[in-house]
Amino acid sequence: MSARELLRTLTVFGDALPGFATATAAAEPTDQFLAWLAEAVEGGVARPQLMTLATVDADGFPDARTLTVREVDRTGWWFATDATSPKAEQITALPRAALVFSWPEQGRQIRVRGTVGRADRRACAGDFLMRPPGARAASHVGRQSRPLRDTAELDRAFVEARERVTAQPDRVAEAYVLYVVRPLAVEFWQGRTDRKHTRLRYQLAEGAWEREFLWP
Ligand SMILES: Cc1cc2nc3c(=O)[nH]c(=O)nc-3n(C[C@H](O)[C@H](O)[C@H](O)COP(=O)(O)O)c2cc1C
Repeated sequence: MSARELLRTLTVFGDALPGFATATAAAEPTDQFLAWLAEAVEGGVARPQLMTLATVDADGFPDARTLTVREVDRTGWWFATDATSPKAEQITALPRAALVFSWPEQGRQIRVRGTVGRADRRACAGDFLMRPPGARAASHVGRQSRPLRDTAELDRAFVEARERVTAQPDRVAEAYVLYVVRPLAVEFWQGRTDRKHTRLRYQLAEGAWEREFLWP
């Protein structure tokens, strides 16, 4: 079977798509996100905490990667990463980003555009210390996205990191940082079997959220 034929055998959405009661949509997009997140968990969406983060490098080239959202509150969408990673360098140079959550089982997508802020040291430490030992060890290894010349080096770094977590369980990895994407625009996309998809976009205008529908 060719790739083209194989791709044609696949479905895009789940069988039973929920509706989108836009008349009762929340005034704040983070509240609307949390309502959809609860429905995603209840509806069995696989790993709804995963999102794509897009940032831009110094030449204006976009970069995108999967991340795990750690918290969502009125400030925005929080994630943790290595402060020396390429994404962190891009954010430091240009603190703007986009996020996408894709929940195809429910025909849903959420897109966020915004500015990026960084949590203070205390908040980063608090979040870090709540992580399981294996995750803490991985953060101690650091050097995310640097070229790896020898896998034995990685093995050694993990052994050292695990020993460090055992010996000093309260030690926080220096490069562990929490960032937040503070939304300027958030779009909720609800697929429909008749393809008259519903799109509701929130935009921040002079400190207040305005909403409008978009053509599908
Ligand atoms: C399912 C999944 C979840 C991930 N979650 C995170 C995360 O929460 N934080 C993180 O730094 N990288 C995470 N990654 C790895 C990133 O996708 C990426 O490889 C890494 O952060 C390096 O990105 P950068 O080189 O653009 O900085 C995850 C990858 C996958 C596949």
